[in-house]
Amino acid sequence: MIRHEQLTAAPKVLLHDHLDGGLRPGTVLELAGELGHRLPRTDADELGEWFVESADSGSLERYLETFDHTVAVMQNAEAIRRVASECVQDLAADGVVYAEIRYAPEQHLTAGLTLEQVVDAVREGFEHGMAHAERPIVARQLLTAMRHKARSMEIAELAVAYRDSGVVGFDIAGAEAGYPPTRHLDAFEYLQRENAHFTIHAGEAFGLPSIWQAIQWCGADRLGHGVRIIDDIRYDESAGDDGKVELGRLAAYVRDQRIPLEMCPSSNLQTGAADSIARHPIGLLTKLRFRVTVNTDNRLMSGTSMSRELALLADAFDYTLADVRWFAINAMKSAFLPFDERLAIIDTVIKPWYAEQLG
Ligand SMILES: O=c1[nH]cnc2c1ncn2[C@H]1C[C@H](O)[C@@H](CO)O1
Ligand SMILES: [Zn+2]
Repeated sequence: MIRHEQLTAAPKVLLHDHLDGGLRPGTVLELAGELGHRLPRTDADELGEWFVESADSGSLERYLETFDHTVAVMQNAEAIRRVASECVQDLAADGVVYAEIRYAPEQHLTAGLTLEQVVDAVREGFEHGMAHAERPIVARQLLTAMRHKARSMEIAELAVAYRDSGVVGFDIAGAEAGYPPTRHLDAFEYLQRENAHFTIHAGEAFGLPSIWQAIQWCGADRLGHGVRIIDDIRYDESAGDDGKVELGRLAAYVRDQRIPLEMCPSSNLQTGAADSIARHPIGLLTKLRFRVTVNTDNRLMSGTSMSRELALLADAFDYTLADVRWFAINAMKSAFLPFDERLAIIDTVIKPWYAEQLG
């Protein structure tokens, strides 16, 4: 059994966390007050509960509606800087040592900011957050394009332009059904020609065809969620550990190529992608040694944190600290940070801490 305090202290690596899904409820209230934006609740705790309850809808589309409020209060540089700095400080306080935090610059232009000003504000906020965090943390940006819109090429170009200024990759997000990744093929081909990195939200609200396109057409380095890869795995649940497991071609490819799965258990329960933590595909995928990583997705909408996600998994699957170490190293190996910097975090931060605990 892992003590939950131990999970907070443990160095953790987070690859899938949305900036606009991780605001402090109190900050949403204050920023909304300054802007005159109307919110459904006026007390911070109640507002936090409202986000979790509203996101608990069983559908990705309805889950995404809650972002209207967070995006609305992130339209000026000062607000964006504050949110970005608090995000990094909150992650560091929870023991996250490396984080890739994503958001869609195109959603922050309604008050007149340019795409570049949005990315600069996030960069400044992250730098402030790293300098003021209670524990050391390295934070980098992923730029997301919204899959139902048509700005992915522009956002991909922005990610490349900022590759030496805190942006380590690109992503697409938003409603998955009806918006296949191949809609944005030109952006992905451009990124490949630029030797740039990208992940794609796939296999969350839509199944195997979405994952297949993301990998085999678009060339995704990682999969955002990817839970539906389970549909390509045949196993006899009733046989327990003795049951025979058969991987289909796509699942075998994902495992053989060590394609990282950015799994977000609590988020999946809310959007209906999984029906309980105990039955979440992460259990089997971990046992089968896929390149599984554990993530928060949206801390505000799921009322969660990196250590809470790990605690839920540890309770459901009897994970030990050695498993938590495996998740951290898997994630650090899969990060879009340059190899030497990844290795330095593994060798000087992650391994020494776990070695001391595990003996
Ligand atoms: O889990 C998700 N799936 C698809 N899209 C998502 C998810 N979480 C957040 N988003 C969307 C809503 C945000 O406004 C956007 C950029 O962070 O990404
Ligand atoms: Zn996400």
